Amino acid sequence: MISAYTGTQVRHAEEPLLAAGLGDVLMQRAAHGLAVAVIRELKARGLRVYGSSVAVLTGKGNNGGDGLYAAAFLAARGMRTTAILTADSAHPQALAAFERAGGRVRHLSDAAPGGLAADTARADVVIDAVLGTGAKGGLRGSAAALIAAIAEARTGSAAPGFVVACDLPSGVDADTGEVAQPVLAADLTVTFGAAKAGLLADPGADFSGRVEVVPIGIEENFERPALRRLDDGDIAALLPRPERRAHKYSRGVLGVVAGSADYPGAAVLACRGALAAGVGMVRYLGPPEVADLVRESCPEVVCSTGAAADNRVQAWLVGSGMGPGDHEQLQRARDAVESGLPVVADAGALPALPDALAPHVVLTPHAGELAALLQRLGGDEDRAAVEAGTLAAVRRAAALTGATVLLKGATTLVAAPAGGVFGQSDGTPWLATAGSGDVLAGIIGALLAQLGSDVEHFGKAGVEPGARWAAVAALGAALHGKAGRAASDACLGGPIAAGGIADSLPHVWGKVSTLSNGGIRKRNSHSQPLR
Ligand SMILES: NC(=O)C1=CN([C@@H]2O[C@H](COP(=O)(O)OP(=O)(O)OC[C@H]3O[C@@H](n4cnc5c(N)ncnc54)[C@H](OP(=O)(O)O)[C@@H]3O)[C@@H](O)[C@H]2O)[C@@H](O)CC1
Ligand SMILES: Nc1ncnc2c1ncn2[C@@H]1O[C@H](COP(=O)(O)OP(=O)(O)O)[C@@H](O)[C@H]1O
Ligand SMILES: [K+]
Repeated sequence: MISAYTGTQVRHAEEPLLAAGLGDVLMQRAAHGLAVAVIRELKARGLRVYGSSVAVLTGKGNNGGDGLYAAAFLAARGMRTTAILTADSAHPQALAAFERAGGRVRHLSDAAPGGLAADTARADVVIDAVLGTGAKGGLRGSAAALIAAIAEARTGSAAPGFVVACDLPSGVDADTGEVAQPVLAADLTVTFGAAKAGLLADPGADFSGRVEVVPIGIEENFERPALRRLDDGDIAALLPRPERRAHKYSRGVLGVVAGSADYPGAAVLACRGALAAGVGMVRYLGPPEVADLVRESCPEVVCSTGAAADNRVQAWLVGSGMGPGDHEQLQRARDAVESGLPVVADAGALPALPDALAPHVVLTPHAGELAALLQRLGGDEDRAAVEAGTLAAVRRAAALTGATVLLKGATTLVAAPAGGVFGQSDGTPWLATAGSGDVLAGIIGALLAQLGSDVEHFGKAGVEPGARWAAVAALGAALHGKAGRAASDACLGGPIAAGGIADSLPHVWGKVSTLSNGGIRKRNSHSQPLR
């Protein structure tokens, strides 16, 4: 499990060590980790360390101090280092160390910003150490102008170098992932002590590049993470496995209320997602013409008629491919929610359900649908506002509805109403294709049918009871993302259609389940990339 924290949590975790007078030791560890990551990245790109150039943009706080100490290490390794001081002061000891190591200092206040930006953009490595967890808002004044000019000089030009963010890209909010432009997009973010939640949520994740965590000795001081990500070991541990004497009913039956005359394909894709995700049986309820198509496409599915209450299932999937005029289907969706069984509610069901729900109801809106949901509950967010603050929006929706809320996107966030959030980023942009969400709903429905009643399973895996439904939804999002990626990889990175996600899922499932599943480890820090 990858755990991410807010900037405030990280600062609290640092406090006992700072009180013990170890502030400089922490900074040296952070800076050393940053320098090592830069060297590793240079080598991975086939570039020499000795003689390559590095420009370090530094602010007046400790983030700038990290950057300057790291630059001193890199200067000692023979890199041509320039520090650009963006503020009227700099961390004094770090600046002195940098100058002792032979680095060159330039002051933003003394230089013509255009020339400075052009010089910086040409460096083999640009380190952004202007703002860290102590930032209030985004970059201001001449530092903002400099970063904007560097970002522009790098866009479109065949910039040979790469950008490394120190702790986080300046302008990205460590807690929320909200972005105050201008921000210099990083190829690599080297973050200290633990991942910051804002690096793993959109839009912050757009600017973070690959994220690596450098342990600095504060890892034992963390409490409840602000955001968690299931890694392959967690997925392997959470995947349901049939017992030797399992039968189709003991494995879990999913009832699917999806599709309409206008969107019959959604029912098929939801069923295909569910069938690929290990469910014992799928029962489909819907209009006869849609049921005919479902039978033809997926002969494994048992099509039924009548009310939701007449069909015995362990979980429901409702809403994919349904519109406001599909009264009979919407009534089934409401009945499914009233049944008290776990439900994944997608698309057309979202506006039709009661405002007050429960954690075993998993809502799966995309950003536009989440904005509509929040507006219905009295908010004024539009789609753009949700996209600009995904973490806050998904948390608010879960708190207001009492449901588990999954917000789809490049990073899919799942918020439990009790407070925990998961964020998965396993996919590929090729997943943004019509019907992809229907397959996701099918996968989550199948997992709810198999895992819904197994409270112990999650406890053993380190997931607290209140976050159990969110963990199931995150597991579904992870499998969906990995299946989409595998389908695209099988075409050498080419495009995929939604059905291909379901087709590649069993193989992805098999592959990940062979990984060690020695239980969920709490993993605050690691030198492996997070993504
Ligand atoms: N604690 C430790 O020992 C360790 C900390 N570590 C590192 O320290 C980082 C946190 O350091 P930090 O607290 O000094 O804050 P930091 O992010 O550098 O910026 C604050 C400074 O910038 C200024 N400023 C604020 N907002 C601004 C804006 N919008 N635009 C312009 N300026 C702005 C503000 O000045 P003010 O505006 O208040 O006068 C203040 O002086 C953390 O991310 C990690 O990298 C690691 O080394 C591990 C050990
Ligand atoms: N840029 C992206 N990168 C990765 N995954 C994406 C991206 N955009 C969308 N997705 C995923 O694709 C799916 C799209 O679902 P949705 O918007 O409901 O589409 P549809 O309604 O057409 O099925 C979601 O699982 C979402 O997380
Ligand atoms: K930074």
